[in-house]
Amino acid sequence: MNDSGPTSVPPKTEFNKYKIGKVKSTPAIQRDAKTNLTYIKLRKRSSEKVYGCTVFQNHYREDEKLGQGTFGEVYKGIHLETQRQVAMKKIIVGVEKDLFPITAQREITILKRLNHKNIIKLIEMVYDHSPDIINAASTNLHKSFYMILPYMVADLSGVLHNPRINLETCDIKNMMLQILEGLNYIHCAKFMHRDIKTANILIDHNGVLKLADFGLARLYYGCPPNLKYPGGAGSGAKYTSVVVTRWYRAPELVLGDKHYTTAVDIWGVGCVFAEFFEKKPILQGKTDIDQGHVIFKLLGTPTEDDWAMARYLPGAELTGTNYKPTLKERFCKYLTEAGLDFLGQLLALDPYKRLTTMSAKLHPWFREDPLPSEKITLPTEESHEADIKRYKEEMHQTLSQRVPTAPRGHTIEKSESPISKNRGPIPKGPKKDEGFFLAPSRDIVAKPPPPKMRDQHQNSRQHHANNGYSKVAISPPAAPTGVNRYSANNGSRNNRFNSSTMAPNNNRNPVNRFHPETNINTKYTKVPLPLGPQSRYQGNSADSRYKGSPNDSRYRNPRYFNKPETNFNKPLPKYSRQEPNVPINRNFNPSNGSRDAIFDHHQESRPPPPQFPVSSSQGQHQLTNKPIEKKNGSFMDERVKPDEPKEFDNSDIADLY
Ligand SMILES: Nc1ncnc2c1ncn2[C@@H]1O[C@H](COP(=O)(O)OP(=O)(O)OP(=O)(O)O)[C@@H](O)[C@H]1O
Repeated sequence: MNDSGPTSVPPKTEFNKYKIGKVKSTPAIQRDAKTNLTYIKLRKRSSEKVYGCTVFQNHYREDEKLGQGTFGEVYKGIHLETQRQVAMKKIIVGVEKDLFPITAQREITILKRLNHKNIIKLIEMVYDHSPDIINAASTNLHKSFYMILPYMVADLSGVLHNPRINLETCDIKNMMLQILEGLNYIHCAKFMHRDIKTANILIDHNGVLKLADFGLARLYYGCPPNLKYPGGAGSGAKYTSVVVTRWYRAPELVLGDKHYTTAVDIWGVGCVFAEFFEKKPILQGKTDIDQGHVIFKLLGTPTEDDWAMARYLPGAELTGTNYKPTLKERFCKYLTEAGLDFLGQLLALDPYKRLTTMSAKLHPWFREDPLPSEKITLPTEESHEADIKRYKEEMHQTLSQRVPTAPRGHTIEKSESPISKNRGPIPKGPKKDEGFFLAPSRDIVAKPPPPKMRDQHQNSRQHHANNGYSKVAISPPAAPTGVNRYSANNGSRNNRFNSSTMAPNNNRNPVNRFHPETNINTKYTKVPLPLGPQSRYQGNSADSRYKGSPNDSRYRNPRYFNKPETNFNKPLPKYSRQEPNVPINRNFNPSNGSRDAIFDHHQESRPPPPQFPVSSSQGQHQLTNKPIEKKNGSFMDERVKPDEPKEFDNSDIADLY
């Protein structure tokens, strides 16, 4: 039979493989002479083109700086086509090495996978480069990528430090629920955030809180959290313990535990919760070891009953201290019994005794009066982390202007402080028709401070970049003696205190929407937020630790037991989903590294028991301020954000209060 006959089927070639679908031109298939393997030669990409990214030029404009991060800066910007305000997180990539920071890569990957009201959204990635980058002879040239995020009018650290903002308990409850909602979503999606702090909680003009900065987040191993089990999820693997900004770092991380869980995020939430009241980070350790002392000074040195695992951790030496708990003393002036109990359980030293996001949302504190407000309405100017230094200056200014106390038998007429003067409503701006709408800018402010104060605080944002929170210290330029280093006319964001600039009076103006009729004394309609199951992991509240039964160990405490039913101790409403009533077993067995074979759902994946040094000679704390290890110039180390050798200046924030 002739092979070339009309009936013969042409033999399948590799080339044919590509003639499917809508592929218009097929790439030429080459064969490697050495290996005899086939391959396709792709056309070389034009050096300006980055696939999947919009180009910066003609699409975006970069405005002022909002914050300083570890690997880049955050700017406010405008999307030119829509005139929408955006935040742009800049990632600088050196041309020479062409390396993209792994934290940024992680953050982008994770943000693309998350979609929740209380999580910041990644709008798109944008690419920018120096104009003559193609013929780059100089190594100073760089290209930048921008993460484009929706612009948020405030972050929680800015709000808490702003002397013109006063949060009521119902607002704090609302905010806490939003934080827990966002974090619950992250944990159920099997991520740990690992950098929960007030500066990473953003607030939009509608009073919606969004968790941001996923540069340290990572996928965890093991089952997602479940209401039935105390403690967090993710203990199935070893992770780096040098995570989380120091002041918000959980005790197990401080003691060097590598098998930690999502409970590290709950500790951060506890620190944030307490910060609502003290208006400054509550645990300001000066070094990693000092952080352990500061924690134990607040919560007491843990006994074996409190936290059995602690003595097996590398930093176990710290458990040799003898501090008494001071939490209740310190916070009883702000919180009720239920509130103190909530704080105590968020800040439980043993991560397995700490609340989870699910159980925290069900805590009775949220059901006692005042109930969570339905919506946050803040009388606010834009408040970001970078503003804290300015607030501090304002506060000092106010204090120095205070009227001296009157001698006995005399009275001094009180003049209004410049800060309290600013607590008025946001002035109504020109009507919409009076000018075409431009995205509201920073020039819009609730009410400008008096000119005298304004002059004294014409400070550049750049100078404020480090305020004790960020990990990269940028010292302000030295000022000649007697000269205010924050001089005027520096083009900083303080130009928003231009009293002639009014907020456009329309509902597209975030300032107006953020607080329509601004008055800090606004009464809120107190409507309870739904606390029922919202995800498939939430289960039946009857299994929760708050089921209210007198047999429940929590309620054997005479403080709760045999009390008439109140908001605090009344049982939660029953939800439809039934789950078996599994008893909570807290008997941790350090000898096998597990808590209990029956109850530990991470048992199978949990690695062998830790062999940590415990003697005082061996048990040296292994946490050091090691710099990021660069492999081939790229940030390959798992410890993506080690502590920079930075001096945290406590007085920076603390001496304000
Ligand atoms: N979408 C946004 N809108 C407004 N401001 C923002 C936005 N994103 C970030 N910021 C501001 O920039 C600051 C730093 O942002 P972010 O934490 O994401 O950067 P980072 O590089 O990860 O910083 P760090 O290393 O200190 O955690 C925030 O505290 C906030 O004030």
